[in-house]
Amino acid sequence: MAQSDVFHLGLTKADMQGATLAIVPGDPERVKKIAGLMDNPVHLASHREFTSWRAQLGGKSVIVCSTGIGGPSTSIAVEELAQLGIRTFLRVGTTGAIQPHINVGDVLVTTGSVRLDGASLHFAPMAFPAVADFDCTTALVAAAREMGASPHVGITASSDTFYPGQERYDTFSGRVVSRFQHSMEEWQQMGVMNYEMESATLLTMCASQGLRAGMVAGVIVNRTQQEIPNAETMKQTESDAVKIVVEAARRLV
Ligand SMILES: O=P(O)(O)O[C@H]1O[C@H](CO)[C@@H](O)[C@H]1O
Ligand SMILES: O=c1cc[nH]c(=O)[nH]1
Repeated sequence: MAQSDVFHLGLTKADMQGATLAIVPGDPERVKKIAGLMDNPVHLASHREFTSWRAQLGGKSVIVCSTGIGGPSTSIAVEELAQLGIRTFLRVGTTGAIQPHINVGDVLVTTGSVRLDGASLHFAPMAFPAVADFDCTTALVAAAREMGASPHVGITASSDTFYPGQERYDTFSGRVVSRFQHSMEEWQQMGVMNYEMESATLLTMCASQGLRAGMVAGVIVNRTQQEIPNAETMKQTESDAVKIVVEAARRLV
C-alpha cells in the first residue's frame, strides 16, 4: 500500500483537497457512478470494501467512499474520513420497504433509525437516538422533490444482518431467533418504513460526535410481497437515489 494517513482507506490528507462532505454508499461499485455525476472525478484508492473517489461540486471537493455492508466497516470509513476532515456524511443505499404502500422504485429519506446493530453501541448507549441531521435531511428531501420524486420520510430499521435481523425465513435454516420473530410486524405497526444495514451506526456515530449525517435509499423490494430483491429493478432505483444524493450534496457544500 502506498503511504497513507489512515489505516484502512488508503487516503492521505492531500487527497482530500479540503473536502468536508462525503457521499458514502455501501457498494464499492456505486462509487464511480456517483463521482461521475460530478466534475473532474478522480479515483483515489481501493482497499478491501473501501473504494474512494474525489470530484468537484461548484468548485468544491467532495469525497465518495464506500462503507461496505454493515456497521463495523461503516464505523471505520466514517472514523477515518472524519480524521481526514470530513464533517458531513450522506449515505445513499438500497433498501427493503416494509409498508404495503411503499413501492419498489420509490425513494426514502431516513429521519432516524431503530438500532438493530451492534457497532452503534460502541459510540453511544442505546438510550441515545440514531437521528439524522436536520439540514442533511431537508437537503435530501428538497433534492428528491426537485427531481420529481415524492420521497417517503421517516424511520428506518437498521440491522446487522440481512436475513434474521430483517426477519427472512427463506434461508438455509428457515429459522429466525425468537428476538426477531414477528419483529417486522411490530416495526410496521410503529410506522417504520424500511430495512437497511448501515444507518444505525452512521447516524449514532455522527449525532454523538458533532458530525452531520443523512440518508437516502432506493426501494428494491417490498417485504409485504416478497423476501428477496429483484436484480433487474435494482439498477434504475439505485440510479435515482444516486442523482438525489448528488443534488443534496450540491446544496450542502
Ligand atoms: O446498497 P447498500 O448501500 O449496500 O445498502 C443495502 O444493501 C446491502 C444489503 O444487500 C446493505 O448494505 C444494505 O444496507
Ligand atoms: O431488503 C433489503 C434490501 C436492501 N438492503 C437491505 O438491507 N434489505
